[in-house]
Amino acid sequence: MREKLVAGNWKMHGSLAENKALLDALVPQLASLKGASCAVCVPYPYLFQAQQALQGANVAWGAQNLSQHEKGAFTGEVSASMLVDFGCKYALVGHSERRALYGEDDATVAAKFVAAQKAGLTPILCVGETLAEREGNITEQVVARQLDAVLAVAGVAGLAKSVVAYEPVWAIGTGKTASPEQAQAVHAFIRAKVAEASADVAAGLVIQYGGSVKAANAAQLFSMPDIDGGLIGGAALSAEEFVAICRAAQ
Ligand SMILES: O=C[C@H](O)COP(=O)(O)O
Repeated sequence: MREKLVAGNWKMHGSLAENKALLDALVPQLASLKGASCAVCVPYPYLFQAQQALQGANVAWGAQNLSQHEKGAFTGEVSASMLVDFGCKYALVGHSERRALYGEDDATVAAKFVAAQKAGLTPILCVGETLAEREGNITEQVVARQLDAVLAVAGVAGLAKSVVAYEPVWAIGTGKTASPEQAQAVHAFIRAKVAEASADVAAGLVIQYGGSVKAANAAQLFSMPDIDGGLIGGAALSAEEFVAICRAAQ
């Protein structure tokens, strides 16, 4: 039985004071969360703050990106082992904003996935199509290509130790959530695709949905058979919203 995972992606938001208020609210309210897990993926400079605030709490933490390189002359980059130093459990890889705004191609995303796993992190691999790709009826092709790039270097055994987040780009930050049926169809496609390599890995793979998830629509989305929680952007910045979304995953 898969346990649902709700992860907040704070993106480039927050300050020491704002984070403190948010984390101080999350810790007690999520202490009783059962049958589901939760995490927050915070900006790099706040990893130490997250580590201090969340140590021993029922909320894991992670980063939003990492370098594909282990160490070296890569100015401005952050390695997987540095994230481990700060107690991270998760690292997002291939978020659509990284792909679209920072030119991360499938091969780079796959290399980051491997680097994260090599250091002991659980990568959350983000996949999803743009509006033009959906309208061009190539959603499955795009998602398959993004998955294949990772399968090619990490194998299905690598995928077994990861989380996949399906995030249709047109639903991110737009208020346009995919309908539960639209999301379910792609989640089922992803699981079937992984099942071609291993039925066991496919059955155990946590596949989150991301894109304008809110307290008001979370329960419906999470009730679909292949939707195993969510990757939450905007709503993760509100303790009330994020806690309600986590509870909807129970
Ligand atoms: O990583 C999170 C997603 O990009 C979703 O963001 P959103 O909930 O603000 O639409």
